[in-house]
Amino acid sequence: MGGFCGNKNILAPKKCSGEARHRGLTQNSAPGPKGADIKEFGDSESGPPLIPMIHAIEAGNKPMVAAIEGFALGGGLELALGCHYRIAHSKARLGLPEVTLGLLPAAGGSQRLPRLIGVPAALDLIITGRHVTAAEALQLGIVDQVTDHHTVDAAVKFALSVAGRPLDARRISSYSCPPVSGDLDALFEEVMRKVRRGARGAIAPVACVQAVRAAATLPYARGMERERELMATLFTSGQARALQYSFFAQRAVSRWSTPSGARWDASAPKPVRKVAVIGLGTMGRGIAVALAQAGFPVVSVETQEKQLTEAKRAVSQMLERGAKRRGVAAPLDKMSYSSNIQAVADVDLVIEAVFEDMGLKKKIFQQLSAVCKPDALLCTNTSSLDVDQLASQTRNPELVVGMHFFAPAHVMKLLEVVYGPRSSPQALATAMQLGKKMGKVSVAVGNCPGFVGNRMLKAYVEQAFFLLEEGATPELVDSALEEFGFSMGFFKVSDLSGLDVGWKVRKEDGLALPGVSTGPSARIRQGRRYSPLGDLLCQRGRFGQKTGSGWYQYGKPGGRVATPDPWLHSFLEEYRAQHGLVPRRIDPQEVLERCLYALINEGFRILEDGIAAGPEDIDCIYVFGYGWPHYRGGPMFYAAMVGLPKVLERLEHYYRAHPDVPDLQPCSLLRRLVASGSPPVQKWKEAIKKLHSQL
Ligand SMILES: CCCCCCC/C=C/C(=O)SCCNC(=O)CCNC(=O)[C@H](O)C(C)(C)COP(=O)(O)OP(=O)(O)OC[C@H]1O[C@@H](n2cnc3c(N)ncnc32)[C@H](O)[C@@H]1OP(=O)(O)O
Repeated sequence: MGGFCGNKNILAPKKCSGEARHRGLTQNSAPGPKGADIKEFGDSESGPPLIPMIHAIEAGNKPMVAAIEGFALGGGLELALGCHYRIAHSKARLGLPEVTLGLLPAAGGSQRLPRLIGVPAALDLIITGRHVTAAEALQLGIVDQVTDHHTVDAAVKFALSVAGRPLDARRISSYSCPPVSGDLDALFEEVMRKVRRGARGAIAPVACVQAVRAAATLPYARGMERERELMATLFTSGQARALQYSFFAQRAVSRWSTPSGARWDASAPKPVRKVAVIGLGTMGRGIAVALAQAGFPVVSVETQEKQLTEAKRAVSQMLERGAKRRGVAAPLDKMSYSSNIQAVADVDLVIEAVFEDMGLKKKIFQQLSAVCKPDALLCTNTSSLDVDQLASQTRNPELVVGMHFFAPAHVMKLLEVVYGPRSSPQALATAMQLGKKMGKVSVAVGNCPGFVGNRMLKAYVEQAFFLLEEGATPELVDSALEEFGFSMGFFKVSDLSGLDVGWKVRKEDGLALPGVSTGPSARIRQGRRYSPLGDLLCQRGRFGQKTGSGWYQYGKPGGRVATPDPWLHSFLEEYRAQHGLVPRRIDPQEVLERCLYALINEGFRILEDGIAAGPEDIDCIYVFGYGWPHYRGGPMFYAAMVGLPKVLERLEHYYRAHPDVPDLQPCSLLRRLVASGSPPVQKWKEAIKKLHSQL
């Protein structure tokens, strides 16, 4: 009779002894259902050595059948690939997600999977780290059978049915990769080109391609050596540490708490059966689509008939495109539309998404308060306005929270859930849960101008403008930021989203004033340094891509390819001359330090003010909403990696050089963390609590 390898998820021998080290790498304990315990990465060795164990299983003389239930991820799937047969429950999910943790499948996964299912399919799974269903795994040839019944019983039965059959043809390590159609080298070169472009500095996807190439071109033993070498580089990299931190950060933010003591585990969300969206501009459409895709019936209200007609068509198209991509039916039946606000009378939750005008929003909140059920949650998608002021327009201010989505709202993963001083813990819990059901990374944040993301961004944007005044060009600033890992530098993003957006905000804030483009007051506003450069471009009708020019030129209105603009360069020269600014050579390191450390400094202020509960919250906001490179963990993790003393020293240096820029003045929390020995980022929450209690 054959042996089998399975338990609730994958059964494997519990204990195994032997040499655990591989040239400086430590091996993790035998992987459980979800693969290795990520917390153990980086620790000293523990548990049985996985690779020899998998080899022993594969080399065995009895048929080994993996019975897979639940998740078989990472080392879990690698163990199953060492078995001679694999049987999965229909609800099982399989995958090699190591790349998402900055690693590669280094227990033979990168060598066995391509041998089993072919290079293109293996590349897809290993580079993306995506999970597949049992049905897809069967179709790909990863598993031999799928069962709806008791998986272990099915595996035993299967083992009995194959007992006595020769096993040589079942040992995947002895296979050659199935031939690919076309030229193998060309295939790898093309894949590598695409991966490098998409990775934007991430090293794990590149190493994954290299490992699979080794599987396709080298004998198994040499492929394993290559796998191990590549893993050695990744395992100790800062990128792996950042991605593993981010894995836990995403989970930590769902356990929200507020300074008033409200907590995720003490606040039950209200049931939400039907939702309304008010306003069908770009944001409203995206939010409605995201809600319908998450299975919620949505009533969308738009009072302007023309906009309503256009929006209906656009929303249907978005739903159909999304459904096509995911291979499901478009949830068109979830959507209903109205031009009358009375249509929201029976919903459990409303998301207001009209444009950023406090007067208009106040009026809508008054109407909603009169029309909606008394216990309906009233949410605003404002990106900057005071949630508390809106709450004060309603009968039940405790039922008002901000739900700040990011454009495009049906694509972007981030949701800032903004609680005001009067929001009830239940309202916050309900909005957080709704975000989760919509597939968002929901982060609870306090109410302050710009909340967390935009408040920090302001400091970064200001530095980018100042750098232009001092001698940089948009190209220089953008290339430094892109080199760092942002998909687009600030000036390109600004051209894409429209310079008029920031101009409008600055006008409302009393910063962009007409007629003060010259003279000493031009560069000082509200007692601090101010750069009117963005306002000056807007005054000339340069709003970015939509007008064909902004910080770059685009050939025509709506053009998408940014090219350096000689007019802009002359304009900057004239501007500097006019204001007596002597341009100097600015290097990319200064760009990064000024823009990123100013942003990080504001992050510390936010922690100090209790607007974000911990560094994980800020980091998730930046990774999922602002294009911060995932493999750098987020701004606060990055600060910890750079070293808090260094961040402090550079801020002090720049503040000395620019005493009229308060954003560069190191915040007291940063100073105190440095003084208390710069604890690792995972310990900041405790340190902050202690520091707060000492105040
Ligand atoms: C020579 C070198 C030899 C190299 C040997 C290589 C060894 C093998 C390497 C690997 O296996 S790498 C792959 C590691 N596994 C993963 O990446 C899977 C991670 N987990 C998930 O993606 C999800 O958790 C899930 C399995 C899809 C389940 O999602 P679900 O939403 O249902 O639950 P979560 O909230 O995500 O998780 C619940 C709880 O469990 C914790 N957790 C999950 N997976 C792990 C893990 N692999 N290690 C440690 N902890 C894990 C998660 O943090 C949650 O806990 P709390 O944060 O809520 O306390």
